[in-house]
Amino acid sequence: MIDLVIFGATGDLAARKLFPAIYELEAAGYLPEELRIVGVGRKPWSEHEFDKSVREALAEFQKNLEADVVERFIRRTTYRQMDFSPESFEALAKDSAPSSIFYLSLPPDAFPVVGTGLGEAGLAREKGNHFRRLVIEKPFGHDLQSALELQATLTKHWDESQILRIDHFLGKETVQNILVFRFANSWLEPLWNAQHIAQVQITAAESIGIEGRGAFYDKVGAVRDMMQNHMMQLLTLSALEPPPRLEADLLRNEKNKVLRSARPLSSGDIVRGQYTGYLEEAGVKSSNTETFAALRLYLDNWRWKGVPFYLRTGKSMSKKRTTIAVQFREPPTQLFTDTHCDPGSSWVVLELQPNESLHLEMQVKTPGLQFGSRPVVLSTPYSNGDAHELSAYATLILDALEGDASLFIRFDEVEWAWRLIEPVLGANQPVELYSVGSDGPAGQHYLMEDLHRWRSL
Ligand SMILES: NC(=O)C1=CN([C@@H]2O[C@H](COP(=O)(O)OP(=O)(O)OC[C@H]3O[C@@H](n4cnc5c(N)ncnc54)[C@H](OP(=O)(O)O)[C@@H]3O)[C@@H](O)[C@H]2O)C=CC1
Ligand SMILES: O=C1O[C@H](COP(=O)(O)O)[C@@H](O)[C@H](O)[C@H]1O
Repeated sequence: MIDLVIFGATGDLAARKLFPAIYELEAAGYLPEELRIVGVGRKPWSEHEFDKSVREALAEFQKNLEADVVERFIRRTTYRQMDFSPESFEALAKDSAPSSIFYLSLPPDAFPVVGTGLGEAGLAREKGNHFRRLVIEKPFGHDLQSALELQATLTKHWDESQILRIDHFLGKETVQNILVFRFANSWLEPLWNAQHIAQVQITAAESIGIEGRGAFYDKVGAVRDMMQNHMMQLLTLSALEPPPRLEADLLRNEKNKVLRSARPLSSGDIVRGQYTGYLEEAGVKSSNTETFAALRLYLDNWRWKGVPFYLRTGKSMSKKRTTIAVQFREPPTQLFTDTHCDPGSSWVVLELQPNESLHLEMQVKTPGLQFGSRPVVLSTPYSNGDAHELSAYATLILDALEGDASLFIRFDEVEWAWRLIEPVLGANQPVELYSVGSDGPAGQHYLMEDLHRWRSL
Protein backbone atom coordinates (compact mmCIF):
# COMPACT_ATOMS: atom_id res chain seq x y z
CA MET A 1 0.00 0.00 0.00
CA ILE A 2 1.19 3.53 -0.84
CA ASP A 3 -0.56 6.61 0.55
CA LEU A 4 -0.82 9.96 -1.16
CA VAL A 5 -2.00 12.14 1.71
CA ILE A 6 -3.25 15.53 0.58
CA PHE A 7 -3.38 18.12 3.36
CA GLY A 8 -5.76 20.90 2.31
CA ALA A 9 -7.90 18.50 0.27
CA THR A 10 -10.95 20.71 0.84
CA GLY A 11 -9.22 23.71 -0.73
CA ASP A 12 -8.97 25.57 -3.99
CA LEU A 13 -5.74 24.08 -5.36
CA ALA A 14 -6.88 20.52 -4.67
CA ALA A 15 -10.11 21.10 -6.59
CA ARG A 16 -8.62 23.11 -9.43
CA LYS A 17 -5.38 21.24 -10.07
CA LEU A 18 -4.61 18.23 -7.87
CA PHE A 19 -7.75 16.10 -8.35
CA PRO A 20 -7.87 16.75 -12.10
CA ALA A 21 -4.16 15.82 -12.30
CA ILE A 22 -4.65 12.59 -10.34
CA TYR A 23 -7.59 11.80 -12.60
CA GLU A 24 -5.29 12.21 -15.63
CA LEU A 25 -2.83 9.75 -14.12
CA GLU A 26 -5.65 7.33 -13.37
CA ALA A 27 -6.95 7.60 -16.94
CA ALA A 28 -3.47 7.03 -18.37
CA GLY A 29 -2.94 3.98 -16.14
CA TYR A 30 0.05 5.53 -14.37
CA LEU A 31 -1.16 5.09 -10.79
CA PRO A 32 0.10 2.08 -8.88
CA GLU A 33 -2.68 -0.41 -8.08
CA GLU A 34 -1.97 -0.14 -4.37
CA LEU A 35 -2.18 3.69 -4.20
CA ARG A 36 -4.66 5.13 -1.71
CA ILE A 37 -5.53 8.83 -1.75
CA VAL A 38 -6.18 10.30 1.67
CA GLY A 39 -7.75 13.75 1.70
CA VAL A 40 -7.08 15.64 4.93
CA GLY A 41 -8.98 18.67 6.17
CA ARG A 42 -10.14 20.26 9.41
CA LYS A 43 -13.72 20.31 8.17
CA PRO A 44 -15.92 17.56 9.67
CA TRP A 45 -16.78 16.10 6.27
CA SER A 46 -18.17 12.62 5.81
CA GLU A 47 -16.77 10.28 3.13
CA HIS A 48 -19.85 11.10 1.12
CA GLU A 49 -19.24 14.85 1.31
CA PHE A 50 -15.62 14.41 0.28
CA ASP A 51 -16.54 12.16 -2.67
CA LYS A 52 -19.06 14.74 -3.74
CA SER A 53 -16.46 17.52 -3.63
CA VAL A 54 -14.00 15.45 -5.69
CA ARG A 55 -16.70 14.65 -8.28
CA GLU A 56 -17.67 18.32 -8.48
CA ALA A 57 -14.03 19.37 -8.88
CA LEU A 58 -13.53 16.87 -11.70
CA ALA A 59 -16.75 17.95 -13.41
CA GLU A 60 -15.67 21.59 -13.28
CA PHE A 61 -11.93 21.38 -13.95
CA GLN A 62 -11.33 18.23 -16.02
CA LYS A 63 -12.50 17.83 -19.59
CA ASN A 64 -13.60 14.56 -21.20
CA LEU A 65 -14.41 12.62 -18.05
CA GLU A 66 -14.95 8.88 -18.39
CA ALA A 67 -17.38 7.47 -15.83
CA ASP A 68 -15.40 4.28 -15.13
CA VAL A 69 -12.18 6.24 -14.57
CA VAL A 70 -13.99 8.57 -12.15
CA GLU A 71 -15.28 5.54 -10.21
CA ARG A 72 -11.78 3.95 -10.08
CA PHE A 73 -10.44 7.25 -8.77
CA ILE A 74 -13.19 7.64 -6.15
CA ARG A 75 -12.61 4.05 -4.92
CA ARG A 76 -9.06 5.03 -4.01
CA THR A 77 -10.06 8.06 -1.96
CA THR A 78 -10.82 8.41 1.70
CA TYR A 79 -11.30 11.49 3.88
CA ARG A 80 -9.64 12.16 7.23
CA GLN A 81 -10.47 15.01 9.55
CA MET A 82 -7.52 16.31 11.52
CA ASP A 83 -7.09 19.17 13.98
CA PHE A 84 -3.27 19.04 13.72
CA SER A 85 -2.86 18.21 17.38
CA PRO A 86 -0.05 15.74 18.27
CA GLU A 87 -2.76 13.11 18.89
CA SER A 88 -4.20 13.58 15.42
CA PHE A 89 -0.75 12.98 13.87
CA GLU A 90 -0.22 9.91 16.04
CA ALA A 91 -3.57 8.54 14.88
CA LEU A 92 -2.55 9.23 11.28
CA ALA A 93 0.73 7.37 11.87
CA LYS A 94 -1.19 4.29 13.06
CA ASP A 95 -3.25 4.21 9.86
CA SER A 96 -0.53 5.22 7.38
CA ALA A 97 1.01 3.01 4.74
CA PRO A 98 4.76 2.35 5.14
CA SER A 99 5.39 4.31 1.93
CA SER A 100 3.65 7.69 1.92
CA ILE A 101 3.73 11.02 0.20
CA PHE A 102 2.44 13.95 2.20
CA TYR A 103 1.34 16.79 -0.07
CA LEU A 104 0.98 20.13 1.75
CA SER A 105 -1.62 21.99 -0.28
CA LEU A 106 -2.08 24.37 2.62
CA PRO A 107 -1.61 28.05 3.33
CA PRO A 108 2.14 28.58 3.96
CA ASP A 109 1.59 29.34 7.68
CA ALA A 110 0.61 25.70 8.10
CA PHE A 111 3.78 24.22 6.48
CA PRO A 112 5.90 24.21 9.68
CA VAL A 113 3.01 22.93 11.82
CA VAL A 114 2.26 19.98 9.56
CA GLY A 115 5.88 19.23 8.61
CA THR A 116 6.75 19.10 12.32
CA GLY A 117 3.59 17.20 13.35
CA LEU A 118 4.36 14.49 10.79
CA GLY A 119 7.98 14.33 11.90
CA GLU A 120 7.17 14.06 15.60
CA ALA A 121 4.72 11.24 14.89
CA GLY A 122 7.53 9.34 13.15
CA LEU A 123 6.03 9.80 9.69
CA ALA A 124 9.26 11.19 8.20
CA ARG A 125 11.18 8.00 9.00
CA GLU A 126 11.93 5.65 6.12
CA LYS A 127 12.43 1.96 6.73
CA GLY A 128 13.91 -0.54 4.30
CA ASN A 129 12.63 0.07 0.78
CA HIS A 130 9.75 2.21 1.99
CA PHE A 131 9.74 5.93 1.35
CA ARG A 132 8.34 8.99 3.02
CA ARG A 133 8.23 12.22 0.98
CA LEU A 134 7.00 15.72 1.73
CA VAL A 135 5.67 17.74 -1.19
CA ILE A 136 5.41 21.44 -0.44
CA GLU A 137 3.51 24.06 -2.38
CA LYS A 138 4.85 27.51 -3.04
CA PRO A 139 5.71 29.97 -1.61
CA PHE A 140 8.61 28.59 0.41
CA GLY A 141 9.03 31.55 2.77
CA HIS A 142 8.05 35.14 2.40
CA ASP A 143 11.64 36.38 2.22
CA LEU A 144 15.14 35.00 2.79
CA GLN A 145 14.90 34.90 6.58
CA SER A 146 11.53 33.14 6.69
CA ALA A 147 12.69 30.63 4.05
CA LEU A 148 15.79 29.82 6.13
CA GLU A 149 13.61 29.41 9.23
CA LEU A 150 11.15 27.12 7.45
CA GLN A 151 14.00 25.02 6.14
CA ALA A 152 15.54 24.78 9.62
CA THR A 153 12.19 23.66 11.04
CA LEU A 154 11.53 21.04 8.38
CA THR A 155 15.02 19.57 8.37
CA LYS A 156 14.75 18.75 12.07
CA HIS A 157 12.71 15.77 10.85
CA TRP A 158 13.06 15.56 7.09
CA ASP A 159 16.16 15.03 5.02
CA GLU A 160 16.51 17.46 2.10
CA SER A 161 16.26 14.49 -0.28
CA GLN A 162 12.73 13.77 1.05
CA ILE A 163 11.45 17.32 0.47
CA LEU A 164 9.94 18.05 -2.95
CA ARG A 165 9.23 21.75 -3.44
CA ILE A 166 6.70 22.38 -6.18
CA ASP A 167 7.09 24.99 -8.88
CA HIS A 168 4.38 23.97 -11.31
CA PHE A 169 6.14 25.73 -14.22
CA LEU A 170 8.72 22.93 -14.11
CA GLY A 171 5.96 20.42 -14.80
CA LYS A 172 5.04 22.16 -18.05
CA GLU A 173 6.22 20.24 -21.11
CA THR A 174 7.32 23.39 -22.89
CA VAL A 175 9.44 24.46 -19.93
CA GLN A 176 11.20 21.09 -19.99
CA ASN A 177 11.59 21.60 -23.73
CA ILE A 178 13.97 24.51 -23.04
CA LEU A 179 16.57 21.92 -22.07
CA VAL A 180 15.87 19.67 -25.04
CA PHE A 181 15.93 22.56 -27.49
CA ARG A 182 19.21 23.83 -26.10
CA PHE A 183 21.08 20.59 -25.64
CA ALA A 184 19.70 18.30 -28.36
CA ASN A 185 20.62 20.68 -31.20
CA SER A 186 24.36 20.87 -31.62
CA TRP A 187 24.18 23.85 -34.03
CA LEU A 188 22.58 25.98 -31.34
CA GLU A 189 24.79 25.51 -28.34
CA PRO A 190 27.92 27.21 -29.83
CA LEU A 191 25.80 30.32 -30.45
CA TRP A 192 24.13 30.37 -27.02
CA ASN A 193 26.43 32.87 -25.30
CA ALA A 194 27.38 36.52 -24.99
CA GLN A 195 29.42 36.45 -28.19
CA HIS A 196 26.32 35.81 -30.27
CA ILE A 197 23.35 36.81 -28.14
CA ALA A 198 22.43 40.45 -27.63
CA GLN A 199 19.58 40.17 -25.14
CA VAL A 200 17.08 37.75 -23.61
CA GLN A 201 13.49 38.72 -22.80
CA ILE A 202 11.42 36.45 -20.56
CA THR A 203 7.76 37.41 -20.30
CA ALA A 204 4.91 35.79 -18.37
CA ALA A 205 1.87 37.96 -19.04
CA GLU A 206 -1.56 37.05 -17.75
CA SER A 207 -4.84 38.51 -18.92
CA ILE A 208 -6.61 37.56 -15.69
CA GLY A 209 -6.51 39.81 -12.64
CA ILE A 210 -6.29 38.52 -9.09
CA GLU A 211 -9.52 36.54 -9.44
CA GLY A 212 -10.92 36.90 -5.94
CA ARG A 213 -7.55 36.12 -4.31
CA GLY A 214 -7.17 39.73 -3.08
CA ALA A 215 -6.56 38.95 0.59
CA PHE A 216 -3.71 36.59 -0.38
CA TYR A 217 -2.30 38.55 -3.30
CA ASP A 218 -2.22 41.92 -1.59
CA LYS A 219 0.35 40.63 0.91
CA VAL A 220 2.41 39.04 -1.83
CA GLY A 221 2.56 40.95 -5.13
CA ALA A 222 4.05 39.95 -8.47
CA VAL A 223 7.68 39.77 -7.32
CA ARG A 224 6.98 37.15 -4.66
CA ASP A 225 4.14 35.43 -6.53
CA MET A 226 5.89 34.95 -9.88
CA MET A 227 9.35 36.53 -10.10
CA GLN A 228 11.06 34.77 -7.18
CA ASN A 229 9.95 31.34 -8.34
CA HIS A 230 8.54 30.72 -11.83
CA MET A 231 10.51 33.48 -13.57
CA MET A 232 13.75 32.45 -11.85
CA GLN A 233 13.19 28.89 -13.08
CA LEU A 234 12.75 30.12 -16.66
CA LEU A 235 15.92 32.19 -16.26
CA THR A 236 18.01 29.34 -14.90
CA LEU A 237 16.88 26.86 -17.58
CA SER A 238 17.61 29.39 -20.32
CA ALA A 239 21.06 30.22 -18.99
CA LEU A 240 22.49 27.11 -17.33
CA GLU A 241 25.49 25.06 -18.46
CA PRO A 242 24.75 21.54 -19.71
CA PRO A 243 24.74 19.13 -16.77
CA PRO A 244 26.94 16.06 -17.32
CA ARG A 245 23.87 13.83 -17.01
CA LEU A 246 20.16 14.40 -16.57
CA GLU A 247 20.12 13.66 -12.85
CA ALA A 248 18.25 15.71 -10.30
CA ASP A 249 21.22 17.04 -8.36
CA LEU A 250 23.45 17.60 -11.38
CA LEU A 251 20.70 19.66 -13.02
CA ARG A 252 19.95 21.56 -9.84
CA ASN A 253 23.65 22.30 -9.30
CA GLU A 254 23.72 24.06 -12.68
CA LYS A 255 20.53 26.01 -11.95
CA ASN A 256 21.96 27.17 -8.67
CA LYS A 257 25.18 28.34 -10.34
CA VAL A 258 23.12 30.63 -12.57
CA LEU A 259 21.43 32.24 -9.56
CA ARG A 260 24.75 32.63 -7.81
CA SER A 261 26.30 34.36 -10.80
CA ALA A 262 23.60 37.06 -10.95
CA ARG A 263 24.83 40.58 -10.31
CA PRO A 264 23.17 42.01 -7.17
CA LEU A 265 20.02 43.93 -8.00
CA SER A 266 19.18 47.45 -6.89
CA SER A 267 16.08 49.62 -7.11
CA GLY A 268 17.13 50.89 -10.58
CA ASP A 269 16.79 47.37 -11.97
CA ILE A 270 13.06 47.02 -11.33
CA VAL A 271 9.86 48.66 -12.49
CA ARG A 272 6.73 47.89 -10.52
CA GLY A 273 3.21 48.46 -11.83
CA GLN A 274 -0.37 48.14 -10.65
CA TYR A 275 -3.39 47.81 -12.89
CA THR A 276 -6.02 50.48 -12.55
CA GLY A 277 -8.94 49.22 -10.49
CA TYR A 278 -6.75 46.89 -8.38
CA LEU A 279 -7.51 48.87 -5.23
CA GLU A 280 -11.23 48.19 -5.68
CA GLU A 281 -10.74 44.38 -5.78
CA ALA A 282 -12.23 42.43 -2.84
CA GLY A 283 -9.71 41.84 -0.06
CA VAL A 284 -7.29 44.54 -1.22
CA LYS A 285 -6.33 47.22 1.28
CA SER A 286 -5.23 50.61 0.05
CA SER A 287 -1.77 49.32 -0.85
CA ASN A 288 0.99 49.78 -3.36
CA THR A 289 1.31 46.04 -4.03
CA GLU A 290 2.65 45.46 -7.54
CA THR A 291 0.60 43.44 -10.03
CA PHE A 292 3.35 43.87 -12.63
CA ALA A 293 7.12 43.71 -12.28
CA ALA A 294 9.89 44.05 -14.83
CA LEU A 295 13.52 43.35 -13.99
CA ARG A 296 16.84 43.79 -15.75
CA LEU A 297 19.57 41.49 -14.62
CA TYR A 298 23.03 40.37 -15.65
CA LEU A 299 24.78 37.07 -15.09
CA ASP A 300 28.43 37.76 -14.40
CA ASN A 301 29.77 34.47 -15.68
CA TRP A 302 31.87 33.37 -18.63
CA ARG A 303 28.90 32.58 -20.89
CA TRP A 304 26.66 35.58 -20.26
CA LYS A 305 28.85 38.51 -19.19
CA GLY A 306 27.27 41.74 -20.46
CA VAL A 307 24.05 40.24 -21.86
CA PRO A 308 20.95 41.83 -20.31
CA PHE A 309 18.20 39.46 -19.24
CA TYR A 310 14.90 41.31 -19.09
CA LEU A 311 12.13 39.59 -17.13
CA ARG A 312 8.57 40.78 -16.76
CA THR A 313 5.33 39.41 -15.44
CA GLY A 314 1.96 40.97 -14.81
CA LYS A 315 -1.75 40.48 -14.35
CA SER A 316 -4.62 42.07 -16.30
CA MET A 317 -2.44 42.51 -19.35
CA SER A 318 -3.53 42.40 -22.98
CA LYS A 319 -3.16 38.61 -23.28
CA LYS A 320 -1.92 35.48 -21.58
CA ARG A 321 1.45 34.76 -23.12
CA THR A 322 4.63 33.26 -21.72
CA THR A 323 7.71 33.49 -23.91
CA ILE A 324 11.47 33.32 -23.83
CA ALA A 325 12.78 35.50 -26.66
CA VAL A 326 16.48 35.45 -27.47
CA GLN A 327 17.91 38.02 -29.85
CA PHE A 328 21.09 37.25 -31.75
CA ARG A 329 23.62 39.96 -32.44
CA GLU A 330 23.59 41.77 -35.75
CA PRO A 331 26.12 40.72 -38.36
CA PRO A 332 29.35 42.76 -38.07
CA THR A 333 28.68 44.61 -41.34
CA GLN A 334 25.39 45.41 -43.03
CA LEU A 335 25.56 44.32 -46.68
CA PHE A 336 21.89 44.68 -47.37
CA THR A 337 19.54 47.61 -47.32
CA ASP A 338 16.63 46.99 -45.04
CA THR A 339 13.26 48.35 -45.91
CA HIS A 340 11.96 47.18 -42.53
CA CYS A 341 12.70 48.50 -39.08
CA ASP A 342 15.17 46.07 -37.55
CA PRO A 343 18.24 45.45 -39.72
CA GLY A 344 19.78 42.02 -39.42
CA SER A 345 17.71 41.09 -36.39
CA SER A 346 17.29 37.38 -35.64
CA TRP A 347 15.32 35.95 -32.73
CA VAL A 348 14.57 32.54 -31.33
CA VAL A 349 11.26 32.63 -29.47
CA LEU A 350 10.09 29.77 -27.29
CA GLU A 351 6.40 30.27 -26.70
CA LEU A 352 5.52 28.32 -23.54
CA GLN A 353 1.85 29.25 -23.45
CA PRO A 354 -0.81 29.50 -24.69
CA ASN A 355 0.32 28.36 -28.18
CA GLU A 356 3.10 25.98 -27.27
CA SER A 357 5.48 26.57 -30.14
CA LEU A 358 8.89 27.60 -31.37
CA HIS A 359 9.59 30.51 -33.71
CA LEU A 360 12.78 31.40 -35.57
CA GLU A 361 12.63 34.98 -36.80
CA MET A 362 15.21 35.39 -39.53
CA GLN A 363 16.14 37.62 -42.44
CA VAL A 364 15.73 36.63 -46.08
CA LYS A 365 16.11 38.54 -49.32
CA THR A 366 13.43 41.04 -50.25
CA PRO A 367 11.91 39.76 -53.50
CA GLY A 368 12.69 41.99 -56.47
CA LEU A 369 15.60 43.93 -57.88
CA GLN A 370 16.73 45.48 -54.63
CA PHE A 371 19.29 43.49 -52.57
CA GLY A 372 17.52 44.01 -49.28
CA SER A 373 16.58 41.87 -46.33
CA ARG A 374 13.20 41.28 -44.73
CA PRO A 375 12.12 39.27 -41.71
CA VAL A 376 10.37 35.90 -41.98
CA VAL A 377 9.24 33.56 -39.23
CA LEU A 378 9.67 29.81 -39.22
CA SER A 379 7.21 28.42 -36.69
CA THR A 380 6.42 24.98 -35.43
CA PRO A 381 3.91 23.89 -32.81
CA TYR A 382 5.38 21.99 -29.90
CA SER A 383 2.71 19.34 -29.55
CA ASN A 384 2.49 16.34 -31.85
CA GLY A 385 -1.12 15.83 -30.77
CA ASP A 386 -0.27 12.93 -28.46
CA ALA A 387 -3.16 12.50 -26.05
CA HIS A 388 -0.74 11.32 -23.35
CA GLU A 389 0.84 14.71 -22.73
CA LEU A 390 0.26 15.31 -19.05
CA SER A 391 -0.64 18.54 -17.33
CA ALA A 392 2.05 20.16 -15.18
CA TYR A 393 0.61 18.92 -11.90
CA ALA A 394 0.10 15.39 -13.24
CA THR A 395 3.75 15.26 -14.30
CA LEU A 396 4.93 16.46 -10.91
CA ILE A 397 2.68 14.13 -8.90
CA LEU A 398 3.91 11.19 -10.99
CA ASP A 399 7.53 12.26 -10.41
CA ALA A 400 6.82 12.51 -6.67
CA LEU A 401 5.43 8.96 -6.72
CA GLU A 402 8.49 7.76 -8.62
CA GLY A 403 10.91 9.69 -6.41
CA ASP A 404 12.40 11.72 -9.25
CA ALA A 405 13.34 15.12 -7.81
CA SER A 406 14.65 16.67 -11.06
CA LEU A 407 11.63 18.90 -11.51
CA PHE A 408 11.42 20.00 -7.90
CA ILE A 409 13.29 22.90 -6.36
CA ARG A 410 16.20 22.20 -4.05
CA PHE A 411 16.56 24.48 -1.05
CA ASP A 412 19.72 26.22 -2.27
CA GLU A 413 17.77 27.38 -5.35
CA VAL A 414 15.06 28.84 -3.12
CA GLU A 415 17.69 30.46 -0.95
CA TRP A 416 19.64 32.07 -3.81
CA ALA A 417 16.47 33.19 -5.56
CA TRP A 418 15.48 35.01 -2.36
CA ARG A 419 19.02 36.43 -1.99
CA LEU A 420 18.77 37.82 -5.51
CA ILE A 421 15.24 39.17 -5.24
CA GLU A 422 15.30 40.50 -1.70
CA PRO A 423 16.83 43.92 -2.51
CA VAL A 424 13.94 44.64 -4.89
CA LEU A 425 11.08 43.35 -2.72
CA GLY A 426 10.88 46.92 -1.40
CA ALA A 427 7.25 47.65 -0.72
CA ASN A 428 8.08 51.35 -0.41
CA GLN A 429 9.13 51.67 -4.03
CA PRO A 430 6.37 53.35 -6.05
CA VAL A 431 4.06 51.48 -8.41
CA GLU A 432 3.20 52.92 -11.81
CA LEU A 433 -0.41 52.49 -12.90
CA TYR A 434 -1.23 50.69 -16.15
CA SER A 435 -4.54 50.11 -17.86
CA VAL A 436 -6.25 46.73 -17.75
CA GLY A 437 -5.68 45.06 -21.12
CA SER A 438 -2.42 46.91 -21.86
CA ASP A 439 1.15 45.59 -22.09
CA GLY A 440 2.03 47.04 -18.67
CA PRO A 441 3.37 50.39 -17.49
CA ALA A 442 5.36 52.68 -19.79
CA GLY A 443 8.21 52.80 -17.26
CA GLN A 444 9.26 49.24 -18.12
CA HIS A 445 10.98 50.64 -21.21
CA TYR A 446 13.48 52.59 -19.09
CA LEU A 447 15.06 49.31 -18.04
CA MET A 448 16.23 48.59 -21.57
CA GLU A 449 19.75 49.19 -22.78
CA ASP A 450 20.20 51.40 -25.89
CA LEU A 451 18.61 49.85 -29.01
CA HIS A 452 16.69 47.26 -27.00
CA ARG A 453 12.89 47.37 -26.93
CA TRP A 454 10.39 45.10 -25.23
CA ARG A 455 8.74 42.87 -27.81
CA SER A 456 5.02 43.39 -27.98
CA LEU A 457 2.94 40.66 -26.37
N1 LIG B 1 -4.97 28.03 -5.54
C1 LIG B 1 -4.05 28.17 -6.49
O1 LIG B 1 -4.34 28.39 -7.67
C2 LIG B 1 -2.60 28.03 -6.14
C3 LIG B 1 -2.20 27.72 -4.85
N2 LIG B 1 -0.87 27.55 -4.57
C4 LIG B 1 -0.47 27.21 -3.21
O2 LIG B 1 -1.13 26.02 -2.81
C5 LIG B 1 -1.42 26.04 -1.42
C6 LIG B 1 -2.90 25.81 -1.22
O3 LIG B 1 -3.60 26.82 -1.88
P1 LIG B 1 -5.19 26.91 -1.83
O4 LIG B 1 -5.81 25.59 -2.00
O5 LIG B 1 -5.54 28.02 -2.73
O6 LIG B 1 -5.43 27.37 -0.33
P2 LIG B 1 -6.78 27.43 0.48
O7 LIG B 1 -6.80 28.75 1.16
O8 LIG B 1 -7.94 27.02 -0.36
O9 LIG B 1 -6.48 26.36 1.63
C7 LIG B 1 -6.44 24.97 1.41
C8 LIG B 1 -7.04 24.25 2.61
O10 LIG B 1 -6.17 24.38 3.71
C9 LIG B 1 -6.92 24.32 4.92
N3 LIG B 1 -6.46 25.41 5.77
C10 LIG B 1 -6.72 26.72 5.64
N4 LIG B 1 -6.10 27.43 6.59
C11 LIG B 1 -5.43 26.53 7.34
C12 LIG B 1 -4.60 26.62 8.48
N5 LIG B 1 -4.30 27.80 9.03
N6 LIG B 1 -4.08 25.49 8.99
C13 LIG B 1 -4.35 24.31 8.44
N7 LIG B 1 -5.15 24.15 7.36
C14 LIG B 1 -5.67 25.25 6.82
C15 LIG B 1 -8.37 24.48 4.55
O11 LIG B 1 -9.02 23.23 4.73
P3 LIG B 1 -9.81 22.87 6.08
O12 LIG B 1 -10.53 24.10 6.48
O13 LIG B 1 -10.71 21.74 5.71
O14 LIG B 1 -8.75 22.47 7.03
C16 LIG B 1 -8.36 24.81 3.07
O15 LIG B 1 -9.42 24.20 2.38
C17 LIG B 1 -0.93 27.40 -0.91
O16 LIG B 1 0.36 27.24 -0.39
C18 LIG B 1 -0.87 28.25 -2.18
O17 LIG B 1 0.09 29.26 -2.05
C19 LIG B 1 0.09 27.65 -5.53
C20 LIG B 1 -0.25 27.98 -6.82
C21 LIG B 1 -1.60 28.23 -7.23
O1 LIG C 1 1.76 30.21 -9.19
C1 LIG C 1 1.07 30.98 -9.82
O2 LIG C 1 0.94 30.80 -11.16
C2 LIG C 1 -0.20 31.31 -11.83
C3 LIG C 1 0.15 31.27 -13.32
O3 LIG C 1 0.33 29.94 -13.70
P1 LIG C 1 -0.05 29.47 -15.18
O4 LIG C 1 0.29 28.04 -15.19
O5 LIG C 1 -1.53 29.75 -15.35
O6 LIG C 1 0.76 30.30 -16.10
C4 LIG C 1 -0.55 32.71 -11.39
O7 LIG C 1 -1.80 33.10 -11.95
C5 LIG C 1 -0.67 32.74 -9.88
O8 LIG C 1 -0.90 34.09 -9.45
C6 LIG C 1 0.59 32.23 -9.24
O9 LIG C 1 0.38 32.09 -7.82
